[in-house]
Amino acid sequence: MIKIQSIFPRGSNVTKTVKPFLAALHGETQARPPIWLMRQAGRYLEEYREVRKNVSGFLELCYTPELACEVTLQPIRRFGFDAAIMFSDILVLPDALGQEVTFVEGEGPKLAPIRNGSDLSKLSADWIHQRLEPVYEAITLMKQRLPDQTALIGFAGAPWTVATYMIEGGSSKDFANTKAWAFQNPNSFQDLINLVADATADYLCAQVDQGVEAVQLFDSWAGVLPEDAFARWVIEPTKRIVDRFKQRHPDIPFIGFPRGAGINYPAYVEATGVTAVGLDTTVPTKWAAETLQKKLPVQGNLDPQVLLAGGDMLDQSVGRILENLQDGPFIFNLGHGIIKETPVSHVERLMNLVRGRV
Ligand SMILES: Cc1c2[nH]c(c1CCC(=O)O)Cc1[nH]c(c(CCC(=O)O)c1C)Cc1[nH]c(c(CCC(=O)O)c1C)Cc1[nH]c(c(C)c1CCC(=O)O)C2
Repeated sequence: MIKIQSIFPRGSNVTKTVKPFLAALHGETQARPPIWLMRQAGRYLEEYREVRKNVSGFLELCYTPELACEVTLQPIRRFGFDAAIMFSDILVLPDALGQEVTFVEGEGPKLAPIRNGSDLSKLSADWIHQRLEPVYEAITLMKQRLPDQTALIGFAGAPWTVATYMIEGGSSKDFANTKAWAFQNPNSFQDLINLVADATADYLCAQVDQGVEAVQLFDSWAGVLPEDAFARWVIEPTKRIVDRFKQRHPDIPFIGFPRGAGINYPAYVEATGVTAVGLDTTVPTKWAAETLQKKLPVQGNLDPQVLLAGGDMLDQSVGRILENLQDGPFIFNLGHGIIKETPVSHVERLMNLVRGRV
C-alpha cells in the first residue's frame, strides 16, 4: 500500500500529488473515480484518422515511436482522462515471436496461422526485445510528454486470447482450430501457451522498465471456455505471468481483464493474484461490489453501445454504475473497447457525468 497524503486538484502548486488512477489501484476510495476508456485512442477521433491515413499500415503506426506517442496523447488532450494507455496492439507479440502479422483495412488482423508443434517450433522468444524496441522508445516519449497527473498504462494480450489469433489466423467466431488443438493435444498446446506467457511477462516487465506505471492483461476471449479449460488456459497462464511479473515489480499494479468470465470472476481473482480486475459489460455492478470489490479494486463497465447511443440511457447507466461501485476502490471504464462511430460529444457527456459537472 502506498501512503496517500492527499489528492490535490489539477493546477495545484503543491508538488507531491498522487495520480488518482494509481491511488484507486492502491485501494483508495475517492469522491470521484478516475476514468479512462479501453481503445480511447482510435478511429472515433478525427485526429487519429488524420495520423492513420498517412501511414501505410497499422503496425507501422505501432512501431513509429513519434506517431504512437502522438495518438496516445490525443485522447488525453481532448478529454483529460486520468490514464493514457500506450498505443500498440496485443498482436505485436506474435509478430515479435516471428509470426507474420498484417492488418487489412476493413478486415482486421491477418496472421499466417500456426496449427501444430512443427509450426510452433519456428517461433522464438529470443529476439522479442529487439523487435519491440520501438514500443519501448514510444513509452519513453509518452512519459516525457504526458501531464503530471496522468498515469501511463502498459498492456499485453493474455496467452489464451493471443493464441486464438495465432491459430485461427485472425478474428474468429467459434475458435474451432484453437479448441481442437487444446482439446486434442493439450501438451503441445501447453508449449504454445507457455511460450506466449513467459514472453508476455518479460514484455510487461520491460514496459515497466521504460516507465509504465500499471499494466493490463486483455483476455478478450476468456468467456468461451468450459470450466476445466478456463482453469487451465485462462487462470493458470495468467497466474504464471502475474507471479513472474511480481517477482520483478512487486509494487506495480496489475489489472486482469477476463472478458466474459461471468461466474468465474471470483475464481480468477482469487487464483491469479491480480491487483485489480476489469469488469465486462455483462457483470452486474451490485454483485461486483459485494463479491469482488471487497477484495480488490474494480474497473468498468459501461456498455460501449450505451456510450454510442447517448441520451437518457447513457445518463442512467452511468448513474447506476457510480451508485453501485463508487463507495469502494473503483476506476470508471467501458466494459469493452469504444466503438468507432461513437460521437465525441457522448464521451464529453460521460466525462461530465463521472466528474460531477452536471
Ligand atoms: C483483441 C484485441 C486486439 N487488440 C487489442 C485487443 C484486446 C481488447 C479487445 O478485445 O478489443 C487491444 C488494443 N488494440 C489497440 C489498443 C491501443 C490502445 C487503446 O486502447 O487506445 C489496445 C489496448 C489499438 C488498435 N488495434 C486495432 C485498431 C484499429 C486499426 C486501425 O486504426 O486501422 C486500433 C486503434 C486493430 C485490431 N487489433 C485487434 C483486432 C481484432 C483489431 C481489428 C478490429 C478493429 O479494427 O477494431 C486485436
